[in-house]
Amino acid sequence: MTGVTKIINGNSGKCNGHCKSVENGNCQRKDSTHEENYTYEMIQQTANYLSQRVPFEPKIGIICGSGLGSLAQQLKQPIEFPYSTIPNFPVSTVEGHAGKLIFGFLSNVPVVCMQGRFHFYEGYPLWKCAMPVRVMKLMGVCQLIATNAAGGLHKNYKVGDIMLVKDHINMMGFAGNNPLQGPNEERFGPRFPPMNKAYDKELIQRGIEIGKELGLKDNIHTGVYTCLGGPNFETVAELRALKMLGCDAVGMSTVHEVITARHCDMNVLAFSLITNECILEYDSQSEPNHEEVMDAAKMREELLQKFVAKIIDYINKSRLTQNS
Ligand SMILES: O=P(O)(O)O[C@@H]1C[C@H](O)[C@@H](CO)O1
Ligand SMILES: Nc1nc2[nH]cnc2c(=O)[nH]1
Repeated sequence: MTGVTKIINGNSGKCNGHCKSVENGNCQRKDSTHEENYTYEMIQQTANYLSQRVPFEPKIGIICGSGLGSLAQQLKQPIEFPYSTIPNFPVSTVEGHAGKLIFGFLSNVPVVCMQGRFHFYEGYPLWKCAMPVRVMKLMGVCQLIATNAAGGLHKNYKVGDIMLVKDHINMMGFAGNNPLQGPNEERFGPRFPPMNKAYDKELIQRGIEIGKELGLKDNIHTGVYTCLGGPNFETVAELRALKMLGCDAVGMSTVHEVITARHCDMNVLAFSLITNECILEYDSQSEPNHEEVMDAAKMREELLQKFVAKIIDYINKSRLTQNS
């Protein structure tokens, strides 16, 4: 049949019933909001596919932000899966997001690393962007480390600084978009999960100390992150409004991953690399661009590798070994 939404990677093409243009139960609309969500069984299928091919159980999941894919290059005994080879997985389309799931050891801890993430602006619904978090959960991951590139809104932030996320403002949620929308899957978590303790305070504290040990001094902060849908960078008025709301850094990711992780009871640490200053003045000659974002990430590559390795070492010594 022509005109029927063809949903790649195993989704059925059946509409949840919210679509008016349904013919024989098949949704005729082509926009991403009309895809049907993954079932638990599909996530399980993806997790099983990977578990059968990886001879260890990952404990920590790392999501690499724009230009931060080199975090994955330090993994020992790496086993790589291009996203296009993983059943049910979306694929990355953004420069600086390689599109590989890499399993291996970091600070002697079995980890899984997303070298490239999925963004709303690529055309994926939020539940699809965050789907790998649920796959990680079913594979045994109990700790998420989400990283991102972000614009610095706080007046003290400079390009190259690290902001440990102490809270977020879910701007897309304000507009009624949330990765947990749709029927709740109780096997992952409750219908109404709390979000006031989303970010682990002890890990934030330790993160600050590690940053200082690595020489960051005044260049490591804790702050509030917000995610907009993108892909355009913000207007001056938008940035001023976000600042008034209490946002310290602005990006296009992470929040939906964190919500999904907390829903299934994963512990979360997230940090932003400040890759560009937010332009808050109309007479500024500067314009943000993806190249400067990538350049800033490249500049901090080595430091961030050390930073993440030390965090993982701490998590291993303080928690993972106690639980096993
Ligand atoms: O994946 P993250 O959030 O690190 O990527 C940010 C947001 C856009 O994808 C891109 C803009 O330069 O960087
Ligand atoms: N929304 C947004 N995302 C970013 N990612 C990196 N820098 C920025 C920024 O200034 N704004």
